[in-house]
Amino acid sequence: MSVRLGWTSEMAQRVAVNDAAGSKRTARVRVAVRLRPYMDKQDEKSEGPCVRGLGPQTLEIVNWRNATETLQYQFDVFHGEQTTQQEVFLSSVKPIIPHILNGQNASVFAYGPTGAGKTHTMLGSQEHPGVIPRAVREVFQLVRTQVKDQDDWEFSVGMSYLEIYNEKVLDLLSPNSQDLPIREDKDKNIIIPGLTHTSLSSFSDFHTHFVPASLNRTTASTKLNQRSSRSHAILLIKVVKCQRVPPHRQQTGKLYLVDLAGSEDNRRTGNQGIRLKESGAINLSLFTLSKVVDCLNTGNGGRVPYRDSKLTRLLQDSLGGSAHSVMITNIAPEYKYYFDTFTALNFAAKSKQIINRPFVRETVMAPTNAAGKRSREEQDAGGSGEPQNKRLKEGKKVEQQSPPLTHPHSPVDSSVLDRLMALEKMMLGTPERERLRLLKTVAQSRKEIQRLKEKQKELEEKAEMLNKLKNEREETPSGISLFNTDLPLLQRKQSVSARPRKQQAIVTPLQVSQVQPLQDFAVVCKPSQTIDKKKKRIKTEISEGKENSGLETACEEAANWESRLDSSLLDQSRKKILQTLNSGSLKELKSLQLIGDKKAKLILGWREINGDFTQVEDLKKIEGITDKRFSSFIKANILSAMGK
Ligand SMILES: Nc1ncnc2c1ncn2[C@@H]1O[C@H](COP(=O)(O)OP(=O)(O)OP(=O)(O)O)[C@@H](O)[C@H]1O
Repeated sequence: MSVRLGWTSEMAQRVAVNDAAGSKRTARVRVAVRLRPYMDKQDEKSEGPCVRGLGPQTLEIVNWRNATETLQYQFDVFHGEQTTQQEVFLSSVKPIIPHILNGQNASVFAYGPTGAGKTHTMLGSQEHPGVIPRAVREVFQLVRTQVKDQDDWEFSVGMSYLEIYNEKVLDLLSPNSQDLPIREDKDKNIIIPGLTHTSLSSFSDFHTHFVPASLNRTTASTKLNQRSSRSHAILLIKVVKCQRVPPHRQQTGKLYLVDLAGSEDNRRTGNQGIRLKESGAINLSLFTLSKVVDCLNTGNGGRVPYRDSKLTRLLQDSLGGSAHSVMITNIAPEYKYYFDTFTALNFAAKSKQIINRPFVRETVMAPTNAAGKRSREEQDAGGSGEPQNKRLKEGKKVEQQSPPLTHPHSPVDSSVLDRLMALEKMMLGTPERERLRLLKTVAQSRKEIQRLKEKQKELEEKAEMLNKLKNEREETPSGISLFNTDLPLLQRKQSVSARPRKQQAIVTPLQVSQVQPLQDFAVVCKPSQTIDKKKKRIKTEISEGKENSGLETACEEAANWESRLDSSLLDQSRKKILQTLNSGSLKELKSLQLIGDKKAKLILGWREINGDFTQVEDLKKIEGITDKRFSSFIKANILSAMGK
């Protein structure tokens, strides 16, 4: 068992583990090619196809350099014109679905020229449903079977749906959202802070959310396709599986279903204006995709240009990552598509050499905290906090109830509801006596804070008087010379010409307390004598030329501030912060001290990928939160929480 990421606390231990086969297990990207039928029978009659199947895995295409020759290709599967949607699903997609119920990732993406049948393959129609509806139905079927067979596991299923349009990431479940950022956490997980994640209780629930969201996708008519997708669409289905009994394992598997926009030759699409701009973005991202594949194939350890486009950044896990991937390359038989088909086949041929390294994403928790953790992670996975087993067993009832409860585009409502229910449960679960004891502690803490505030005010007044006296003394020439005798020349100059700065150095501890009054709960707990002594010491050190020691002392002091607070009060404040980090909405996260919109979104994204923060220190795992920032954050928030 090799540990991929992990952190510990007294309460819980979380690790992601490889499966029994370990990290050496590899899975090649499987490539299927699907040839669509002629759209116009006249074309078929007049010119015949430029490409045709030779067997279940092979096909040939006319060699453009010499029309009397053909070029042959071999793939994992070749689906001819007559292949049904069901057959494509059964042979190319169904085999990889079970992986996501075992904590692994899987992805299916349709690639190919515009008008070659990608959307038909992935989405299909009411009469001929494609890969997406079939795969999601299969997920629910597998969950149902596992629920029956494995009584000690609970399941949650959820979805997110986005499109990349003109290099912008847009949330299809929340159509008014702006371009969403793509981030990578410390463990190299790609996250999209702010992306909607909707819980699903059944296939019909999925349908309710997916259909209107699909209509939000950007499509337009071009010369080659009346309803051409102008964006890449990515649907994510996440399954979280939690063990009810020790060791409370939890596995998270994700299925990415991707319908790429088609590669376009604008001499033939007739694109102009906005269509041309869209086409530029589409072709550029597909070009980057091709560069990524080339780079993975050379395998020389060089930088893979995932970051060069949003598409490749999001497909990072599918190509050269940890997913079981299937690429369905769609091609068309008509001669007018010849060069696009030829390019697509070459891309498909090189993609089948890509090796991925799937592993099981599993966390193991100490039993003490497991129940709480599980419910949160179910919510992350799009669950309502209620075990999927229960919901699935009562499937019909829930299916009828779900739509009125949650509007397709307002998943926030359900998560707020979940949080309220969890809170209520927590309150109900707390015994009466314990609740009274907590209330009493809070009342006492408030009193203590009030007392400290008064003391702080008193001390500030004293310090101000002290400063006044000192300033008066320094006004005299002898005062200046006495004070500066041992300073180096530069410092001496500064202290004479820029007096405020010198004063600032002397009174650093107090300045700190003036800027952030609440922090003085820590500072002013000391008897006033100690402060006076400290001031003297800093003053002496400065006069000895140790320019930084005063600051260092102040820093040490800042670092020790926690030790001066009442430990139970401190504990409570930390718990409160942790609770906000784990269950706060964007707005609530932004209400934390030193957390702006960007950081709040990063926290949401981190939660989305990793589940709960086990301890507040986990915040340091988020991009941009350094040790220093974290200590400012914790200080400001603890003191603010105590002040409330
Ligand atoms: N296997 C198939 N059987 C029947 N009709 C098909 C098949 N594949 C595609 N079509 C039809 O061909 C047309 C173009 O297909 P589709 O829109 O899926 O292409 P696309 O590759 O997604 O194009 P774009 O990249 O422009 O979005 C549609 O009318 C679709 O119904």
